[in-house]
Amino acid sequence: MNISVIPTIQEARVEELRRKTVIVIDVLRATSTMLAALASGCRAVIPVETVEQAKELQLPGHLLGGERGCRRIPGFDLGNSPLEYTPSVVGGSVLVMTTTNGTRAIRKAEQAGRILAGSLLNARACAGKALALGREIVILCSGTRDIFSLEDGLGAGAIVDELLSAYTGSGRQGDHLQVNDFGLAMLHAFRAANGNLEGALLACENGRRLVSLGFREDVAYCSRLNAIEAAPEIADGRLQLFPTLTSL
Ligand SMILES: O=C(O)[C@H](CS(=O)(=O)O)OP(=O)(O)O
Ligand SMILES: [Mg+2]
Repeated sequence: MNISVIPTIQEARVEELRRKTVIVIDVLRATSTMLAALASGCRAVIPVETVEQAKELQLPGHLLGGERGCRRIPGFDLGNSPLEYTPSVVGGSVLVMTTTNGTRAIRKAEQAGRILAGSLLNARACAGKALALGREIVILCSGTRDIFSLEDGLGAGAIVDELLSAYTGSGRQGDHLQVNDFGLAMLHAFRAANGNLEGALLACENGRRLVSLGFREDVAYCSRLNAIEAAPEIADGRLQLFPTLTSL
């Protein structure tokens, strides 16, 4: 089975995603925030590319969440901090979300066979679900305005690490996992950073910017490896939790 890690949205070629499982990564912060929302009882997340598209979906029972320039969009109910998405705020609601990178990456991946939302928070759950789906795996790093972001690479490396562990542990013979060179590079980067992922994220460009804007706790939250045992999947344009969610 082939595993490819792609550094940015721009480098993803849609025709190469078809019939594959694509895991979209935006560690700081979109997919981490989507996971937090679903873990807090949000019924579904609808990722959209533009503010206008989000406002068209401002229906009863829907909350608007997202950011531009890291800050909550005027008129929206929530920003892009995972710490805002608590059960009392989002429980039972549908969340319409637009961010600078993560929601754009999800939309780009929609030609894929199956799409999962991944981050450091749910690396193990994503690996398990992707292996169970039995398709070639593409891990798509959102990046930041089409520039590679290291935090996304660390998230991808964590998932590759979990894939290799799960696959070896399964005792499967014959077929083996083949990881592309960028994926191997991110695997080694993750293994070097593991043990102090919070420090690694704080040192990244986006981590430093979020700290300067007062979002240091967001960076700490997004660095919590495997804190959420769920691998949400996009179906009909909505991100939902299918299997049980066991912990936050
Ligand atoms: O909200 C975030 O942390 C970022 C903002 S920016 O792209 O780094 O300016 O957006 P995201 O779509 O979550 O990467
Ligand atoms: Mg990001």
